Amino acid sequence: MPDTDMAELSSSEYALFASVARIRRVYAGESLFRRGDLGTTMYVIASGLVELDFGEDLVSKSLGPREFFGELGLLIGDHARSADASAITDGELLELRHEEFERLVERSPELISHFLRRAIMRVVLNEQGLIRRLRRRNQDLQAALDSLRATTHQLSQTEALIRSDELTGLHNRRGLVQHLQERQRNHATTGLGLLLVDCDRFKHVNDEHGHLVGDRVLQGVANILRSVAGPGDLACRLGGDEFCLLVKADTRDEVMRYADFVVGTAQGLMQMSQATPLICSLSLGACLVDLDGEWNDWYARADAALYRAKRLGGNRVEWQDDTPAPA
Ligand SMILES: Nc1nc2c(ncn2[C@@H]2O[C@H](COP(=O)(O)OP(=O)(O)OP(=O)(O)O)[C@@H](O)[C@H]2O)c(=O)[nH]1
Repeated sequence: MPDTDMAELSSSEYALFASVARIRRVYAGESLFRRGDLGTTMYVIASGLVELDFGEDLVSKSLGPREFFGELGLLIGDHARSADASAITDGELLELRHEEFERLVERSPELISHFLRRAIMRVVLNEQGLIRRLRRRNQDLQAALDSLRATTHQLSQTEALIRSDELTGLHNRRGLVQHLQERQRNHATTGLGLLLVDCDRFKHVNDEHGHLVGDRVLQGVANILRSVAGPGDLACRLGGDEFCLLVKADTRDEVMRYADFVVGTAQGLMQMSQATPLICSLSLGACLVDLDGEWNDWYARADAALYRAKRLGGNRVEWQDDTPAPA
């Protein structure tokens, strides 16, 4: 049964209601009640149009002659109105309170019981419509959330790609800068060691065996650094054949243990290499860093040590205590 039919009284019902109701004259724009008001009166439209506005994104309803509204206030008593009701045009309404309705029940119980059944059906259908709308809105929200999650996932993947080196999967310089900024923001100024790592005579590997073998050697170096880095440490390819490793360490001995392991592992792998190299020997400059300082200072300190390691023939670690004075 369509909703509009259910809201409209039959001729006999209308005549019955009219026989006991008070007539109320209304004017276009006049408010009859507002959402949330407690009400005990129901209305039947004698002439003119009335709008029911249920608020939010619910569809407003326009009612015309012989249609009724506000019946829950009368039947339940002091029911909070679920809509704003206002006159769209000038017109007349039949107004019924509880006393008048009692009189109708006495006068024509059959008609009133039919009216009540319809009123209940209308409430139930409205409720079902509301549930359907809420379900649809829930599904829309779910879909929006899913797409938001997918976008966030894509964004974090893109962000991770921007921070990593394509060839080795280690952090790149951008990743290193972000990592340092994050540490400084979190005041993670506890001891750190810096290892600056450079491949020895890497140009020769490229020249002798080709670029692809050179790439594999760089990946081999990255794998050693990755295996050394613990949670919170950072392995980074600074560019070309130059890498660095930031490790949690409070003393020179701790940093040197990491450094010796890196150089020793490369030496061990070189001994296992066949005609095609999988790794090359490494030179390391090592130092302790203080996160109150600057990356440039730490880099200069480690680079001075690395320079010495290279001058001494490579395949070794050199240590630097203080940042060298600029030349
Ligand atoms: N295969 C490969 N080679 C690269 C890549 N990036 C830089 N290179 C090469 O790495 C070489 C680095 O050479 P150099 O800086 O002279 O260093 P080196 O030959 O190791 O010399 P020393 O450091 O003095 O021992 C250059 O020949 C670059 O072309 C890369 O992604 N893949």
